[in-house]
Amino acid sequence: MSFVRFIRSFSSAPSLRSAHASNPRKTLLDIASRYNQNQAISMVTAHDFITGRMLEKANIDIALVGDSLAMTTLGYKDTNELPFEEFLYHVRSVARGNATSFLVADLPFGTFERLTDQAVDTCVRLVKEGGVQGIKVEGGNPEILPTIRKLNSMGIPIMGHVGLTPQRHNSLGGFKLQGNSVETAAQIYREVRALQEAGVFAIVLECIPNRLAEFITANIQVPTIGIGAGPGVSGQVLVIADMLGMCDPDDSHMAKFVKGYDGFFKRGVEGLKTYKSDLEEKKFPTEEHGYKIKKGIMDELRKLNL
Ligand SMILES: Nc1nc(=O)c2c([nH]1)NC[C@@H]1CN(c3ccc(C(=O)N[C@@H](CCC(=O)O)C(=O)O)cc3)CN21
Ligand SMILES: CC(C)C(=O)C(=O)O
Repeated sequence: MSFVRFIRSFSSAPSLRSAHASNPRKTLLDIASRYNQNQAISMVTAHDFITGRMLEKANIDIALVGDSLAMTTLGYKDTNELPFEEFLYHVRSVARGNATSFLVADLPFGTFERLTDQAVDTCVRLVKEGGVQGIKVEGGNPEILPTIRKLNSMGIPIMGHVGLTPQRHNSLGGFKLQGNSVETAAQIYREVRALQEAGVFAIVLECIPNRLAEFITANIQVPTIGIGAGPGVSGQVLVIADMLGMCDPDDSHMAKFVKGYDGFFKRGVEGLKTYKSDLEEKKFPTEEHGYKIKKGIMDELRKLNL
């Protein structure tokens, strides 16, 4: 049975929840139920304990530990440079910070391309050591499909990702709009259909024309999660560092699809500048930022003639 049919067969059943957990972790059933009720699925990336916790506090449906953290938080020039051990370290920190979102991790470049055996080994580590519930795989070429089926058969929910697949940016000629010709649009559509058949529970559509994303969404039975794919999809994802303005605006180019919801970096620098001038002007610390000593101690101390 494909994952779609599995999800659909259960989506109206009550989900199994711990009696005492006030806010249990979201499951595939919660994602499927939002999809079936036409409610937007919210997905945001998280890259550490704090951002993981922020997503929990905001009740975000899916927390994606995306390999874009290589660029936004580790300073690598692309996602392909990211060592797996460093990625896993970040996945673990997000899992410690977030107990309620459905956690999905990327399969980073170089950790799955030898296909089934290698992908199984990597996914087992992400589930066992990283604590994730699902895994996202870039690309929908026929050669990846048996691997996706295998991972599904092991009980690991797989999310597809087509359109602009950043791990292939060197072949794609950069971070460019995809699917803007009949040939490439048809290619993306075929990949999506094949991924659905292989049992993915959702598909990220990145940087493709709005109308194509709408067409895909209307013609498949799994949720589409857009990033630069317009409003006609089942959910959205943004990179937290982009949407909250966490990176230095002087060296980070924002894609057109990003909406800025805050300016962490700018506000952080302002805070640091104020701190520095407070020190210079003796406005910080003041007496109330310190501790009182017990009565008499200083007198006794002086008597010791140290
Ligand atoms: N911080 C960050 N945010 C992301 O969304 C992201 C990453 N990093 N790293 C991995 C990939 C790279 N991504 C990107 C990066 C840039 C564009 C971009 O600037 N696109 C052009 C389109 C140009 C065109 O073909 O017309 C744009 O102007 O929006 C798109 C996706 C998405 N992913
Ligand atoms: C941009 C999202 C979808 C991603 O794959 C990432 O953060 O790596």
